[in-house]
Amino acid sequence: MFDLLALAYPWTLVLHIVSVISWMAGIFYLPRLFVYHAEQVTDPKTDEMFQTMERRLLRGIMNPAMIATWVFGIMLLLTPGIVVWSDVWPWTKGASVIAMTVFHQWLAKRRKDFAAGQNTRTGRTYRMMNEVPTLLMVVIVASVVVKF
Ligand code: HEM
Repeated sequence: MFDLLALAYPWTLVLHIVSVISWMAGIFYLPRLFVYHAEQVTDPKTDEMFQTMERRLLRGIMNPAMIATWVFGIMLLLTPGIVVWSDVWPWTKGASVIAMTVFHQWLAKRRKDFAAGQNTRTGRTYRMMNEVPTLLMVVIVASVVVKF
């Protein structure tokens, strides 16, 4: 199996990066939608439109992209010679990727709040939370590229 993973390595990396791009697109856009949703005047039609956009973004793009990122990422981890566990970067990357996944779950819970008409957070909170994935992405990309 490890021989097969070594053969497939460049394509696994391609699929990993494509999945990452799709996941990150959603993870940056959904909190922006929450900002506008939280600040909208109470018009039921607009509320319904935001709910549809948020549900489709999360279920149609972000959830499958996150799963694909994990699957191809784990395949890369299992590829011989790719990860040296005594280096620091696999651990900084791993911790940041787990934090990114927790952030994704937090967004999914907030989407449910909006769907139930029970959002309690302000647009400002969502604007601030939008910085979390940016910081995590910087640490992740630095980890895999610099390989400290
Ligand atoms: C979800 C769990 C993830 C796992 C298990 C994982 C694991 C890996 C592994 C083992 C590599 C191979 C490194 C190499 O080829 O030397 C890699 C490459 C890469 N990962 Fe991930 N990754 C994950 C998520 C992410 C996320 C969330 C991002 C970006 C925000 C990301 C960005 C990248 C990039 C840009 C590369 C290519 C680095 C290069 O080839 O120079 N990964 N990943």
